[in-house]
This record gives sequence, C-alpha cells and structure tokens, in this order.
Amino acid sequence: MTLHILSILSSLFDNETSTYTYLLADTTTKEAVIIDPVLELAERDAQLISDLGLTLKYAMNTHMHADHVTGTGLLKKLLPGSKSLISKASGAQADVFVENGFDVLFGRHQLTVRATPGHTNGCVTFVSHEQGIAFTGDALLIRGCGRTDFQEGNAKTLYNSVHKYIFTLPDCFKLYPAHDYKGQTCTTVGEEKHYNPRLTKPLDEFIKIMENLNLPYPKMIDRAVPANRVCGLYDVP
Ligand SMILES: N[C@@H](CCC(=O)N[C@@H](CSS)C(=O)NCC(=O)O)C(=O)O
Ligand SMILES: [Fe+2]
Repeated sequence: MTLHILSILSSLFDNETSTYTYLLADTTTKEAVIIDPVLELAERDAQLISDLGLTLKYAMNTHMHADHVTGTGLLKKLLPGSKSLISKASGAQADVFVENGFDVLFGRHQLTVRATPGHTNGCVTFVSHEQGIAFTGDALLIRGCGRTDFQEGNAKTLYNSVHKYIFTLPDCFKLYPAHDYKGQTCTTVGEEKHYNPRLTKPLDEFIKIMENLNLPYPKMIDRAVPANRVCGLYDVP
C-alpha cells in the first residue's frame, strides 16, 4: 500500500513576528496548501514550493492577522493558479471563503474548517482528522491563546470556541499555532487541556486573565489590518 504522507514543513518561521507558516502537500499528486504565509517571506515560500515540484492550490489564512501582512496575495502572483482562502466571517477579501464544516481539499487530503472565533470574529482552525493534526491560528497558542483586546476580540467567545472545537479533538492530536514567542513548535490537545495556564481555568477566571494581559499593541497593526483586508496587497486583481 502506498502511504500518502502529508509533508509538514514547520521550519517556515518569521523571526520578525514569530509567525509559523505551514506548507502541506500530497506527496503523490504534489498539490499543496500553505497556511499563514508572511508577505516579506512569500518569495522564500514560493521558491520552496517550486523546488519541491509542488503546485500550490490554496494560500490560506487562519484569520485576518494584526501583527504582520499576509503573503497570500503575493503568493497568488508568484504562483499563478493558486487561490487565496479565508473565512467569510473575517471580512477580508479572498478567492475562496470558508465557514464551519467546510473541507479544504488538496490531493487526497482534506482540512476541515472549525470556526474558532474570539481572538477575531473570523478565526478558524484547520483540522486533518486523518493525520491527527490541527492548525489553530491564534485561537490556541502553546500554553496560551490569542489576545482578545482588539479586532472584535471576545474572551468568552474564545473560551467557548477552544473548549467546543479544539479540546473535543482526541488528546493525541498535535496542534500547530500561528505564533510562538518562546521557541516552542508544537503541542497536543491533551497537553493544553491539562497545562494551558489560561484555558484550564473556569470561564470567569479566564475572562479576568484576558482583561489583565496588558500586552502592548502589535507594532504593525495599523498597516497590517488594512492590508490584510485585501489579501496583503492593495492591488490584488
Ligand atoms: N509583540 C508583537 C505582538 C504580540 C501579540 O500581540 N501577539 C498576538 C498574536 S498576533 S495578533 C497575541 O494574541 N498574543 C497573545 C499572547 O499572550 O502573547 C508585535 O508587536 O507584533
Ligand atoms: Fe492574530
């Protein structure tokens, strides 16, 4: 039997914003998707995709980012034929809009969309049930979670999203976040259910924690959010 392994090249990292970009491919058909690419590194990503002989089907975002400009618009130009994808609830432009339950298909693989709002209204988690992995964006970070103090963030909504749509996955599922600020790369559902210092608390305590994070605003937010509304490029066709 041929094994059709998904290649996850999680070494795609942006040192400036601590953003993880994930490239997944069907090793047989060579169809690929990229999750949360960064504008300044789109050429690196396009080169890798072409070096590997892959065809990029979708350049996707887990949400409309506030800390960096997405690379999806530029990747579409660098790799003609690829399409941008984001949730309908994000309010951003894209070729393909997804919502809860939508299956993103590439080769023989699929990523099922779970709507996980709270950090932003349009946050989604992409789940591969077949591989036992999920890409959580900023909804769930390793031992943390996305902040809820801008972009229509709501702590109660985020808490419910994570408990209903991420913590209900099997404990062994590996979770890949959009960022990590301490050099961690991956966690599991079981680990976060037991050790996440925010999301293991009751809802009222979680809300207080989120109200008192006192994080500085992302440096690039004023540039990133307007750019990300249009796929990262003001002149996307
Ligand atoms: N210092 C960074 C921004 C850091 C930050 O706010 N990260 C976001 C995810 S990107 S929208 C977040 O939700 N952090 C939660 C946390 O607990 O750190 C910058 O200036 O860009
Ligand atoms: Fe974010």
